[in-house]
Amino acid sequence: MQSSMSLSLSSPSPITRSDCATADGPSYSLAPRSLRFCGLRKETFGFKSLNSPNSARFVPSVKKLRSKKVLASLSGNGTPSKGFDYDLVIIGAGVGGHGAALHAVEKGLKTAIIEGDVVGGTCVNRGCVPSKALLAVSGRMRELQNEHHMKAFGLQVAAAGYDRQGVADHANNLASKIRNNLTNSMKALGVDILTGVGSIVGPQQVKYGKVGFTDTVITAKDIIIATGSVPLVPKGIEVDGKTVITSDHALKLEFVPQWIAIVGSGYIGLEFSDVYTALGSEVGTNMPFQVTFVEALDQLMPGFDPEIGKLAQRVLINPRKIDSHTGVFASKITPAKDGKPVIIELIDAKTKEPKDTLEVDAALIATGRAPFTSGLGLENINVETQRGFVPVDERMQVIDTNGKLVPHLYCIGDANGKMMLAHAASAQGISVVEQVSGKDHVLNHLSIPAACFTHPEISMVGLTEPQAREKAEKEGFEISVTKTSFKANTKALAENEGEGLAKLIYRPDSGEILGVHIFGLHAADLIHEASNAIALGTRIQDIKYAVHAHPTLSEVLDELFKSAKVIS
Ligand SMILES: Cc1cc2nc3c(=O)[nH]c(=O)nc-3n(C[C@H](O)[C@H](O)[C@H](O)COP(=O)(O)OP(=O)(O)OC[C@H]3O[C@@H](n4cnc5c(N)ncnc54)[C@H](O)[C@@H]3O)c2cc1C
Ligand SMILES: NC(=O)c1ccc[n+]([C@@H]2O[C@H](COP(=O)([O-])OP(=O)(O)OC[C@H]3O[C@@H](n4cnc5c(N)ncnc54)[C@H](O)[C@@H]3O)[C@@H](O)[C@H]2O)c1
Repeated sequence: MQSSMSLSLSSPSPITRSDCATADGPSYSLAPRSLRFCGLRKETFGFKSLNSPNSARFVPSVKKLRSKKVLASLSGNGTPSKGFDYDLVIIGAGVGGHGAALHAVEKGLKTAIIEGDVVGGTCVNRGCVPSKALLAVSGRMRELQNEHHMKAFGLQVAAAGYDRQGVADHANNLASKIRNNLTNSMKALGVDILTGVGSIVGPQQVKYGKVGFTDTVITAKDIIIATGSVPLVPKGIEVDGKTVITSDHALKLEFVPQWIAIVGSGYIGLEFSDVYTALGSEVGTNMPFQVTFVEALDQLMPGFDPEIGKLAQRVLINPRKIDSHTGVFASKITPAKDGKPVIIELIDAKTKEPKDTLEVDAALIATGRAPFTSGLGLENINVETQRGFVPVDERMQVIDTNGKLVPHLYCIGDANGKMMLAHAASAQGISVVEQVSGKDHVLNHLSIPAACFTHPEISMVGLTEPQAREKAEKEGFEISVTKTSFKANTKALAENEGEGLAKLIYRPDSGEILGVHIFGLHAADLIHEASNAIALGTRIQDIKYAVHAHPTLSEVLDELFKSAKVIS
């Protein structure tokens, strides 16, 4: 069934390693539509990590693996549906593709995953994983530097310092470890990991191949596109990877600038502001340190519930070495050169009139992400992207230019733009696998939580208050809002972390939870009680009788549900 064909013009352009900005990292060029792949890293794989905490989450239990087909796939010899090389082929081995692959094996599907760069994609190599390693360090630095906080515990700590390379190594080592775990978990289950750039040749047909080599064509009963995204760099901004950078560069922590402008105050901007303000100037330089936000909308953190945004401004922005310019676009950014600083030209977001010019040491561009879907051969199946995103229905099935569903073709994760989060990508992949193995499944995106890992953290699920009010008005129902504070929580006070708020937006007539927003210690972990309740359709009148251990932070949510007034 497998056949070979030579590289066609629709394949992403062949490149050599010398095209890469750095030899050791993934080699995405900064323009979203010209993402390229460099040579794949050689890795040796053991199978030990089946027992590792990370892979444990994804690996089905031995009991579940006992079906004949699944056992066959353990040895890499699963039996595909008649007439196909595979039951399922996934293009892209990021967290979305990985989640789908593991669930497919559990369902007994003969599965292959095609990866053109390194396994793990953005999240593992250039996103969630290294950024959380940096944030783990910034959290500790922040705490150790807070004399008042330490004194309140009766602790005395000598001046805290850090070794930049040591911090960078921590992030890099963690990414390698998780990447190996992901790779091993797929190998151990017999998923065929095919290396090369994949694209669609026709219905149920995919080709893949390393640049410069002949492509291989394979057939699959079902295909999932999971090709992810790259940093979005607005026109007029020149990224040199040194003084004007994206998160891809910033995560390597090659230097900590004295004064950095962060363009965009969404997730990436906010998390990096937490890192930079905690690390401050590098040890020994004794220079003043400053972060300057440049945000197009009229307020910082425009994506959050406004009340949570205000609290975040009071705690995460105002007391720190951060200033901001809001309602302005960075229309032109020129990297530092010949002793001149980075120059940022700002224009009014509404009138487009010139507003200001900033001179800083570095600029981090955190203005969103663009789907990576070029060169995928979508034209071969009559599909056109919309602003680069692959159009899909609520089951992630791809829609063609006539508005019809393309049989056996799905797109998950950042590439479809529904929700650019790692766990959303993975959940969409699992949902698709459920469908292709015969069980209808629609993922409720309103039950997917999100979190920003600042200190303290911010988390949310469902609608913000303005969104809920708009929906209520349209559909003709009432909403109520209730809040609890971390100040009354024993555990939070024991930790000297009483600054926090949980907010519940709900329907008083039915007890339906519409949205929950938390700002405070471990908010990212606390949100799951609410997101699971939304996913399972649990009403407030039921969840309020659930018992929480004392003293725990989860009692903040217990109080929250108990304080709601449901009529029925
Ligand atoms: C700095 C940063 C921090 C983040 N932190 C978080 C966080 O804390 N929590 C969270 O939930 N999300 C976070 N995200 C978002 C998260 O990383 C993404 O939502 C997630 O990685 C999307 O997964 P994906 O599988 O859709 O795509 P990706 O992870 O981008 O993976 C796509 C894969 O497909 C491969 N590929 C692309 N085209 C082809 C092709 N034609 N052939 C073969 N292979 C191909 C790529 O090489 C890549 O490996 C963060 C993102 C960034 C940038
Ligand atoms: N903890 C997490 O879950 C996490 C962390 C990092 C990233 N992510 C994901 O990665 C994606 C990208 O994150 P992000 O922070 O880059 O995007 P974002 O969409 O969260 O924020 C981008 C911000 O940049 C502003 N902006 C856009 N263009 C601008 C311009 N020219 N000048 C000034 N401001 C401008 C926007 O108004 C917005 O506030 C997000 O979708 C997010 O879901 C998630």
